[in-house]
Parts: sequence; structure tokens; C-alpha cells
Amino acid sequence: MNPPTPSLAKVPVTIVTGFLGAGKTTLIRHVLETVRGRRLALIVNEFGDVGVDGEILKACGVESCPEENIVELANGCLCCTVADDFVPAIEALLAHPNRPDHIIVETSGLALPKPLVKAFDWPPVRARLTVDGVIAVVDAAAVSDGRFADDPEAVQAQRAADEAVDHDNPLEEVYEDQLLCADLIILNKADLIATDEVGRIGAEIGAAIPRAVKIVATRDGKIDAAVLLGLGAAAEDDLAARPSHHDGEADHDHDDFDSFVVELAETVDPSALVSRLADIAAAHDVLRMKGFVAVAGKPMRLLVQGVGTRFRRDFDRAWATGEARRSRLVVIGRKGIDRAAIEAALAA
Ligand SMILES: Nc1nc2c(ncn2[C@@H]2O[C@H](COP(=O)(O)OP(=O)(O)OP(=O)(O)O)[C@@H](O)[C@H]2O)c(=O)[nH]1
Repeated sequence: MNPPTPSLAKVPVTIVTGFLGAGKTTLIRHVLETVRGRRLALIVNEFGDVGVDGEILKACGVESCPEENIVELANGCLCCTVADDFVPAIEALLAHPNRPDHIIVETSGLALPKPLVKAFDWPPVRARLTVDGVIAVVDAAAVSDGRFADDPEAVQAQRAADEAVDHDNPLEEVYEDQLLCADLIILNKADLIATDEVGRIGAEIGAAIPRAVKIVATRDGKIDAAVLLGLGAAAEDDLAARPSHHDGEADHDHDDFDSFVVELAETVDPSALVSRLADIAAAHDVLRMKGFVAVAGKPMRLLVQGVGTRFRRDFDRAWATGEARRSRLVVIGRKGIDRAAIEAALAA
């Protein structure tokens, strides 16, 4: 049989999943900056109301992915808004006069990838698109800290009460669902832990997932675009091999997590601000904090990123003419996170 002509060939779609702050945007940015000869489009989904990831990716300004090919979907997690948001967005990209050669989807850190892959099995979608691969980015340092493991004492207490009880750690459930759906696993932040610890985590993940999946360690998501794109997995054809904690459920929600936006005053001392944010993150078990901050006397805006208590800050671009110098941070934590106390601490 002849290969399909290019205009009828399915457009490959790479889904990048991974828990909050694992390094998905960093990885995609690296792909944009290094890919050659391919017209890319991006769909970026975030949990929380400040569109940080889309801003970072648009700021790359690379020719292979012009701004009009970057679509932000901020309306909840993609896994729950597949029909309403995702399918129309992808159809709009396919209708562009310069149709992309490859589409990358960055899911929110709390999204389950499987419902998204399922959408590619719907006849009108599968006629035109295929899931080239699901890439799960893992924060190896967070795994090493035991962030996704059950609290052994809580498990012990549950077991004492009920032999049959399953683990009930929402972080672990999301993390596992993302790994179980993956065609390639990126153990990112390898710079933050010892090399043998990276090996140990890789082996542990490999033993826990039923399929043989390649696992690659990275720093700052630096991996050749040729390794990520072109896996040819056609993930929509083997959904059964990708088990999920939510198989058989008609619906699921993200009630285990809360997010809100805090508006700050202009800061005079970025370093003091970031150390205060780290203290607040530690005191309130904040999972993720990120946003842009105005610094007194500086024409550049400060991008502030926190994953747990680990923070990074960089001036990313100048405030545009007429743009309000607003300092806004999105805060994400487990349900019941003390919003009032966090707001009070930030205002202090
Ligand atoms: N030390 C270290 N930091 C990293 C690495 N990769 C990413 N980071 C930092 O981790 C933070 C989160 O990275 P992102 O790429 O925004 O993570 P994400 O998965 O897109 O985050 P969400 O979209 O919020 O879930 C940023 O401050 C990055 O600079 C790495 O390999 N090592």
C-alpha cells in the first residue's frame, strides 16, 4: 500500500503530562528552541487563573512555533473539558492555512492523561490526528523526597481499620495515572539528587508500570527533540494497556486540590520576597506558586516559580507599554489549604 499523501496524513500529537512543577513547560521550551524544520503548534492547559506557561512559551518567539500557533486553555483541567475546549481548539489549529506538522499538548499538572488520549479514539478526531506519544515528566527530586508516596503511618492506621482499603493519597494517584499512560518517562531535575538516586527511582518506576517504557534522566528538560517527537505510539489504539485509577468512572473531579490567585504590592527586594514565599510554602504545604511580580524601579517583570519550597526567579521580559504592572501569583495546594492565612502572610 502506498503511504498516505502528506495532506491526508494524520497530524501527530505529543501529549506532555507530569505533576505540578515537574518541568513540562521547561521541556517544551527546549523543544521549541531546538527543533528544526517542523511547524509546531501548542495547546497549553493550566490549573489556576494566571496564564504563566503560555506566557513563557510565547516569549520564546521561535520561528517554528509562532504566537498564533499557541493556544491557552485555562478553563480547568483538559481531562474534564475535552469535548468543550480541547477538540474545538485542535480543530481550529488544523484549519490554519499553515497547518502544523506536529502538535504538542501540555496538560495541567493535575490532569489525568487518559481521558485526553481517549478523545483521539473518537472517529472524527482519529481520522485526522494520532497520539504520537505520551511523555510523562517526573520531578525526580520530589519523588526522592517522598512527595508522592503514601504517608506510611496513615497507611498503617488505615490497614489496622480495614484490610481492603486502597491508598488514598491524591498526589500519588495523579502521579501514577500519568506514569501509567506514558510512552516515555523523563526523570527531570536530575541535578538536584545523586546519580544513584536517579537510577533507583528509574528502576522503581520501571518495576511499577506494566509496560516496558523508556526512562530518560534530564536537567532542565534538555533532551533532543528527535527523541521526544516521532515516537509513533498511536496511543489511541492501545488504551487498554494504559490503566488508570479512574477506569470505569464516568466522571472524576479535582476536588482534592484548591487554587487561588493572590495580588501583591510591588516589591523592593526580590530576594526577601522569595525567601518569604518559601517560608509560607513550607508552613502551609503549598504545592505550587507561580506568577509575575513588579519590582520597584525595574522595567523588567520578575517571573517567580515555586515547586514546594524550592523557588526560582528570573526577569523574563520588560513590562509592555500600557501593560499594568500587576504582581499576581497563583497558589495551588491540597484541598483545605488555608487561603486566608496565606493571603495574610503575603500581605504582611
Ligand atoms: N533544578 C531544576 N529546576 C528545574 C528543572 N526543570 C525545571 N525546573 C524548574 O522547576 C520549576 C517548574 O518548571 P516548569 O517547567 O514550569 O514545570 P511545569 O511542569 O510546567 O509546571 P506546571 O505547569 O505548573 O505544572 C521552574 O522554576 C523551573 O525552572 C531541572 O531540571 N532542575
